Amino acid sequence: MTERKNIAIMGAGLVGSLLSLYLAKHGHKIDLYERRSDLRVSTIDGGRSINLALSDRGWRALKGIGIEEEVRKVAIPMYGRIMHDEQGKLTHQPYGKEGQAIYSVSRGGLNTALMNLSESNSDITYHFNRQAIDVNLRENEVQLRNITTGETETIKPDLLFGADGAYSAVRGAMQKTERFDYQQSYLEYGYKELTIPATADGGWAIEKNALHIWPRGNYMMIALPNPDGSFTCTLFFPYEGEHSFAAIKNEEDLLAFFNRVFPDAVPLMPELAQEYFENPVGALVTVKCFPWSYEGKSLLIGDASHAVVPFYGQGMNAGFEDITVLDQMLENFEGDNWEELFHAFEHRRKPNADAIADLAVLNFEEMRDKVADPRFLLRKKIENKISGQYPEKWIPLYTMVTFTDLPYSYALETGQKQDKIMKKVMKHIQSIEDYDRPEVQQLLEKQLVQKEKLKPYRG
Ligand SMILES: Cc1cc2nc3c(=O)[nH]c(=O)nc-3n(C[C@H](O)[C@H](O)[C@H](O)COP(=O)(O)OP(=O)(O)OC[C@H]3O[C@@H](n4cnc5c(N)ncnc54)[C@H](O)[C@@H]3O)c2cc1C
Ligand SMILES: NC(=O)C1=CN([C@@H]2O[C@H](COP(=O)(O)OP(=O)(O)OC[C@H]3O[C@@H](n4cnc5c(N)ncnc54)[C@H](OP(=O)(O)O)[C@@H]3O)[C@@H](O)[C@H]2O)C=CC1
Ligand SMILES: Nc1ccccc1C(=O)C[C@H](N)C(=O)O
Repeated sequence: MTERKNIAIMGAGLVGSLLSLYLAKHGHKIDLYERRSDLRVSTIDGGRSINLALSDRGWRALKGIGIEEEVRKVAIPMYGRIMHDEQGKLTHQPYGKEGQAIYSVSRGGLNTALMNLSESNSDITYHFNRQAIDVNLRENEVQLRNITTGETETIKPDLLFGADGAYSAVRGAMQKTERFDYQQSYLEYGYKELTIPATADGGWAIEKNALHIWPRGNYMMIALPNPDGSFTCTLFFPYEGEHSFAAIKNEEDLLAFFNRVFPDAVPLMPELAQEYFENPVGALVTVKCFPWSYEGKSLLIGDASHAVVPFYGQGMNAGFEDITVLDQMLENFEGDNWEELFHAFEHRRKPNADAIADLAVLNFEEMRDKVADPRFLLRKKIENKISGQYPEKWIPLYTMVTFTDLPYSYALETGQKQDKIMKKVMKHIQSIEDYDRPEVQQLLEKQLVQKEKLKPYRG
């Protein structure tokens, strides 16, 4: 049994709130410090990431604290992508096998559910309107500013967790320590959230159980369903250039552009102009850093250690998986060597965090461009056939990432090998019927059986 610690978590977002429950389960006392006010009693800023896609890695972590069923009741399954072309014509692409889905959940709703569950635990205390403004890693002291009163206080926990998101203050302090690797890169794209409201009878104006994409080559709009019948749309758009945020200066520009490129969506967006000019443009950043801990006293987790662009719908899921992995390590943890534990954790998670960061960037190109190409959709169908014929050897990349707990690094590596084989296969394919041609079957037999190009994951 390990000694009970006083733990401070910076940031009561999705990861911080869930982490508190897991750490309390292991017998520790937790204080959470959150810069924002309590979202359960205040309205949060509009125009920012309203809903999220939750998938298997996230569900696993929610299940571990018994909240899975409650969240499932309000989660909307999205079984596949629906692409909208410039004439409003629709194409479907399933995410996985029949019944497999990613789930649209409300960010605020999920955070509220986690907060309600953790606040009823006498070992967990929330402190809102407290911003970490200075972190002394050596002394493990954090200076907090009370946003309401302007006063400052200093805390000195036994252990400090930085769950304070992509622009983490705890990570900021680590950046000033010796041999800390840090890399950030911004896309030349930003995002803006818009809305398709519910229909007059409270229903969904477009297919409810899908993630909608308007792929336009260099940019795209997507829409995820909400329980109230609305959709949250996100426009991913270059900052500069011919088609860009900079090029849309007024309502006339906006409507001319949207009517031309998203003609089926515009009639469903009555507040388009108002929302477009009121809602902020968010930046899209990847942050990679290492190490994630300092002298066994502090540890970064979630976006604070690995912010990824949102295109795989995996940022939160990856953060939740961090917690699952930490929980497994704590199950076998004896004694008091937190430095060793944190080292083991960061070494195990870092390759996977790097992999999902790269996969997320690649998925942007797929979503904004490739999904509009009939050859790409044919290739996906052929891949499903291969996976059906060789289920032990071939799990599609999207399935590995979304519907399994295989390491992201294994998924990325295997996906690259699959890509090479698919390129060879597709040279012989003009239609789905070609799959049964002898040259295709021989090629697969050679690559998958004789040469064993794809190795199963062996831990
Ligand atoms: C447009 C968009 C869409 C996304 N869609 C998905 C998706 O579909 N699926 C998915 O899995 N992920 C998605 N993500 C990623 C997901 O939002 C993040 O990975 C997730 O929120 C990370 O959780 P976190 O708790 O680590 O950080 P956050 O959610 O950012 O929480 C950090 C908390 O720390 C607080 N904080 C920050 N600084 C301080 C400070 N100095 N002192 C005290 N508190 C502080 C913040 O107020 C915040 O509450 C998306 C992201 C974006 C931008
Ligand atoms: N990987 C990515 O591309 C992105 C990831 N996210 C993640 O999504 C989650 C929730 O997003 P959301 O609540 O909308 O967060 P926000 O985008 O509202 O950011 C939260 C706060 O971070 C600070 N911030 C924003 N941009 C910067 C910047 N460029 N440099 C320094 N600080 C900045 C701002 O604080 P202040 O007001 O004090 O300046 C802002 O209020 C977070 O996990 C965030 O980590 C969010 C956006 C992009
Ligand atoms: N949640 C998101 C937010 C922004 C951009 C994409 C997503 C996705 O989930 C995409 C989905 N995984 C897809 O591949 O179709």
